[in-house]
Amino acid sequence: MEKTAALNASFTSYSLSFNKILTPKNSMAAVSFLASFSPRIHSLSSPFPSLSIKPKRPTNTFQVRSVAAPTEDVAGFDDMVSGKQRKYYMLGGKGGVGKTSCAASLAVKFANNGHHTLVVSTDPAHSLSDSFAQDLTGGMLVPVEGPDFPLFALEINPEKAREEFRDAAKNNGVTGVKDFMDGMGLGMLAEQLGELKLGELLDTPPPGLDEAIAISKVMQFLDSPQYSKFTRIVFDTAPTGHTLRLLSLPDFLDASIGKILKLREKIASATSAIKSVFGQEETRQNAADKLEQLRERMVKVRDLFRDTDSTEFVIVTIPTVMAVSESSRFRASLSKENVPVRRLIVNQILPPSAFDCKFCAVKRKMRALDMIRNDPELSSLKLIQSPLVDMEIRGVPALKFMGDFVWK
Ligand SMILES: Nc1ncnc2c1ncn2[C@@H]1O[C@H](COP(=O)(O)OP(=O)(O)OP(=O)(O)O)[C@@H](O)[C@H]1O
Repeated sequence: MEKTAALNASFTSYSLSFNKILTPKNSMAAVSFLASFSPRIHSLSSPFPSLSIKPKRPTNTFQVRSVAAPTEDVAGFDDMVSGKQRKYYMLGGKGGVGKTSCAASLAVKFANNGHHTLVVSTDPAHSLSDSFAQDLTGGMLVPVEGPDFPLFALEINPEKAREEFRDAAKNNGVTGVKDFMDGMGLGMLAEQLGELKLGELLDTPPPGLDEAIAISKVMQFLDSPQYSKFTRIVFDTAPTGHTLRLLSLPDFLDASIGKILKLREKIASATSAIKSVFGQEETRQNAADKLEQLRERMVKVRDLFRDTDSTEFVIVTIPTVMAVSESSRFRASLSKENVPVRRLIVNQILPPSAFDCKFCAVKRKMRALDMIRNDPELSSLKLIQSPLVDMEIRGVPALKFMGDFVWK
């Protein structure tokens, strides 16, 4: 209760600081700009109620145009929130563009609209705790205080996992690895890999362990009753490269497991007579069955990433040439993986001001939005423009504020 009061107080002080820098003249411009994103911001932010505030037509330097025809087919938040069937939203992009803020604000908005929501961070450098201004660390489900309906957070901690994995393998061999994996919620993988004695090979963690841990969590979402109540699952993903590895891992493992299975079959046909004499035939078959099960689960996760009915990847970027170029390449890679992408958030757009300094005027002239409109990978996405605000977006009230202008 006290904590919520403190959060509200901090948000109120934010609003004051946001309003403080505005004079009647430039506040008109800023509020009109925000109003062009959301009528709710319009009413929230007007520091001078006596002035009548109308959304202003966008200027030439900063055009808030609607995007090309195909994007207009993409529905808004009403569509994202409707239905109780589970949906997954993954938010990703270049480092520092505002992925966590956008993911956390979406999670808050889902929860406030009556969804049991889970927000998961697969970024090794987690910032969910910072974003919610609450301690959400620990690698397990933690309730988030503040939203109207239950919201839980989960920070998957691959860095710690990697260290523990190394220690477990060093100190206790296969049993240690198995215990460790059990502790990480990777029991199923441990069981399936353990009998193949892969643990012995894993004295150093394999490349891709971070992604494997994240994938194992996705498997839990699919199967475990503990997660069955969640109807919206929002992923705050790691910067681009890591996320692409995560998305391609199921395919990679599927292919590798397929190869292992084939190899095993060949060896088996050559040695089965001898093995059966020594009574090992059953174990071998058992292990092969389990590998096959693992493969099937990987296929399930892979299909989930590509399921247009339940999954959507939202790219977050900022209005700079470098960020837009990376987003374009990212979209191309996601298309190659057949991952559904419909929306592009351009975050931290400088709002108009009547008193531009030279620096702001130059910044505003950047041609990133035009680049997006002409980019073959990005122009077909629904463009969501999110203004740069004069505060750090921290805590549930601030995330709700952001969610109201980003998710409409
Ligand atoms: N629209 C905005 N206006 C003002 N500040 C913003 C906005 N969006 C994000 N920020 C701030 O930018 C910083 C980085 O945001 P965030 O942590 O969401 O980015 P990220 O892409 O998740 O970063 P990382 O890649 O490091 O995880 C934070 O301090 C956040 O409060």
